[in-house]
Order: sequence, then C-alpha cells, then structure tokens
Amino acid sequence: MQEVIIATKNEGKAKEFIRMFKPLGYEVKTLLDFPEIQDVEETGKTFEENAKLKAETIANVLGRMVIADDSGLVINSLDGRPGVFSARYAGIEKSDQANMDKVLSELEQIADNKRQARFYCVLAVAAPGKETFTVSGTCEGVILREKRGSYGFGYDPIFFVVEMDRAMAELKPEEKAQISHRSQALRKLESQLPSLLSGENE
Ligand SMILES: O=P(O)(O)OP(=O)(O)OP(=O)(O)OC[C@H]1O[C@@H](n2cnc3c(O)ncnc32)[C@H](O)[C@@H]1O
Ligand SMILES: [Mg+2]
Repeated sequence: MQEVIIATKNEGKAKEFIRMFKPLGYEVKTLLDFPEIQDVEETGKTFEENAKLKAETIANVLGRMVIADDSGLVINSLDGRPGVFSARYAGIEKSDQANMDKVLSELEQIADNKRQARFYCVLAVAAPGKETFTVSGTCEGVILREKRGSYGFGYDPIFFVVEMDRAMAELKPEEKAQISHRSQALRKLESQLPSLLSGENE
C-alpha cells in the first residue's frame, strides 16, 4: 500500500486519518511513528499559516511530501476563540478536559440560541521544492452545557452536531468521518492524491 505521512502528534487525529485513508488505498504514518522528530512551534495567526508551517517543516526534515492538519473550535460568542489556540486553550499541557471546562465556564451565562460554533480544519500539502497549498473544511454545531459521549477526542463531548442531532463524541468513528471538518477538507484533496504521490517512495 502506498504511504502518506501526516505531520501530527495528536493521537485522535492520527486515528481518524488512518481510518479515512484506508478505503482510498493509502497507509498513514504520523509523527507518532517518528518520535525523534520535534514538535513544530505553531507561531502562525491563522489555521492556514500553522498548517503550512507544520507541513513545510516536516517535509524538509523527511525530504518527502507530507500533509499537516491545523484545526480547532471557533465559537461566535467568544469572538472566535479558542481558534488557533484550541489545543492549548487552558494551558500548554494540552488537556482536553481542562480545555472543555474552560469553554463551558466561559459560556455559562450565554443563552441557548447564542452558542453557535464550528470546527475548522486546514490541511496543508508540502513537498521539498514544491509550492505548498491548502484545503479546508468546516462542521457547524452548538456548544452544549455539559459533556456527552466518549468517542472522538478534543472538544467532541461538548460539540452538538446539528446535522446529526447528537454530540460529536456520541458519533461512532465512521459517523464522524461522514460529516467532520477533517473529512470535508480531505475530500477536496482526494482526487489529487495519486498525482501528488507519484514519484514518492512506496
Ligand atoms: O499540531 P498537531 O501535532 O497536529 O496536534 P494538535 O493537537 O496540537 O493539533 P492543533 O494544533 O491543530 O490543535 C487542534 C486542537 O483543536 C481541537 N480539535 C481539532 N479537531 C478536533 C476534532 O475533530 N474534534 C475535537 N476537537 C478537535 C483539539 O483540541 C486539538 O488539540
Ligand atoms: Mg498543534
């Protein structure tokens, strides 16, 4: 099977990419398979900038094409926060529970009809000597008042998916893969994968 490198150290993302790429005929490797590679500092102001930064840095380290994912939760009534700070919203130790608790407490006084939010995902494709490009996807929802469900990762337990009438963390992996911001973005890339990977090592 042809191999695709996803420049992420996030276990939840890694599992989703493995599942999404399998039916397309690709085997996914992530940075969890390359523990010697250091974290890329995410200094960008936008998801696009950070996705490019991660993809280009790792493409240069490995000398081959890689895809990076920068994603997060954007909440209207918090002026777009946590946004690019989603992973480290409650502190640098990146705790999903602490991040969700912080959002829930910030929204405590916010009425039910003002809790709209979206997940956003940017995928950047980079290869040494080639122009980097990005695709993006979104998933619309509402922030719940307490956590629900145990599938997924990150903010999934507090994100109600309008389209599915359930919390993201109540969706089975195959259901999340039908509607998620990540799979929307990947769909825009799918048809280009064979040409992007031609000339890469098998
Ligand atoms: O940078 P990498 O190594 O990929 O891993 P990360 O966890 O730091 O990833 P990001 O910088 O892109 O931050 C994304 C954060 O947004 C949240 N997030 C992204 N996609 C999500 C999803 O599908 N479900 C729930 N939360 C998500 C989650 O808290 C992530 O840690
Ligand atoms: Mg990160």
